[in-house]
Amino acid sequence: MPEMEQPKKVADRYLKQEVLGQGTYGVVFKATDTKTEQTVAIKKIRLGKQREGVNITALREIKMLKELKHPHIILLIDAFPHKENLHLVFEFMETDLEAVIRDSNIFLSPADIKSYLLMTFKGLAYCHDKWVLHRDMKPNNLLIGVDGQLKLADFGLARIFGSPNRKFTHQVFARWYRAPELLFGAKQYGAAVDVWAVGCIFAELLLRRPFLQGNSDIDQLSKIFAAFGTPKADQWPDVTKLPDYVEYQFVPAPSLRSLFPAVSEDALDLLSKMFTYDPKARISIKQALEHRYFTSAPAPTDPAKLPKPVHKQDGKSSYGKHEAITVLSPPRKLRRVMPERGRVDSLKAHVDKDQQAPMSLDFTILAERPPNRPTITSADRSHLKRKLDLEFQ
Ligand SMILES: Nc1ncnc2c1ncn2[C@@H]1O[C@H](COP(=O)(O)OP(=O)(O)OP(=O)(O)O)[C@@H](O)[C@H]1O
Repeated sequence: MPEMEQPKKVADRYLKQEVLGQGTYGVVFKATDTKTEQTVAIKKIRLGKQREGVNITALREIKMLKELKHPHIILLIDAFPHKENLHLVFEFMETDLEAVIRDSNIFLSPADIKSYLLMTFKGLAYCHDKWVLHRDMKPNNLLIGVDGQLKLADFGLARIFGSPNRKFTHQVFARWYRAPELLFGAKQYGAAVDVWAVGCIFAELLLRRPFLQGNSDIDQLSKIFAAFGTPKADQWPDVTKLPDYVEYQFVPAPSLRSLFPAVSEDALDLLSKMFTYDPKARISIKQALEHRYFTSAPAPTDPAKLPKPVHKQDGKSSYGKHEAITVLSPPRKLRRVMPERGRVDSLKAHVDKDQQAPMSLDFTILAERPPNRPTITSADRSHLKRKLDLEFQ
């Protein structure tokens, strides 16, 4: 009989299990933390030989991510280099909101939708309060635990490791959640970009399909204007100053009610405030949390009682099986795109640029006000260097 293969232990601590999937930066696998017996998800990010890519800026960002502690933010438990990869250890989550939305066996009541939104808003409000933007809010970045708790994931990776090239397929779908000021090339943007994205997620929960599905940036703006009307000068006075501004043919706004015929007045009012064109006039996430939508009936469902796909795969596999159903999220595989091997140099370049966050970042710091970044002490610096030197010899 062949000897049983011993499970692989990473960094003398994590027992590797199956691969969960592959994202923009590398593979994610399930593991057991032998120190705590906790199940974790480890994101393995390929650095190649370019360990200098993880510079002090990256260390500062990783440190900041570790300090984001909130019931609705995915916890970064550990970060360490191993072989030619950086490993980020997160708490393990059972499913994500995209799988919920896509599962045609799940009925989402107004109270369920309110519950998912409330958790999303709370997590985002915490980050905005710390002057941290998410910048890539989309349903598959909202992970859901066995207890039904929703947590925001995928902070910071693009900022630390470089932004994925926009030719990558998965970016096409990120576009659907992109605020109009970003599509017009705004370099200075704020928390309002996340509010727009969450508005799109709200709409997607109601419609059970992505709301504004542009197939290019220009088409995305056309879809937005078809839904809300071409912005008039008094609605968004500064739009003409944006770098990529082009004039669009005037289309009047259809009534928001015609787009969301079945929703409550409160939900409609909140949606209209989240889809305000002028980012300065758009509702903030804090104001949104205080909106009467969250206090009026129905009360949000207790997260433990929220409907979830039995297995994560169930939600995903429903795609394509029911062709008559207008669930238009892409098949998972389309979004599993890896950065090319030779891209490490450009990744490093992005890291070095620090504040100049390119368009497709997952996360960034608010441009208007410097955040309270964690101080990197010389002890941190030498600790990292020691770790990297050991691991990359
Ligand atoms: N903390 C986690 N717990 C459980 N599964 C996870 C966790 N983080 C990621 N996954 C799963 O691992 C796979 C890859 O995730 P990853 O975040 O790298 O990419 P993605 O979100 O699918 O795509 P993108 O890189 O475009 O955001 C997905 O199936 C995702 O649901």
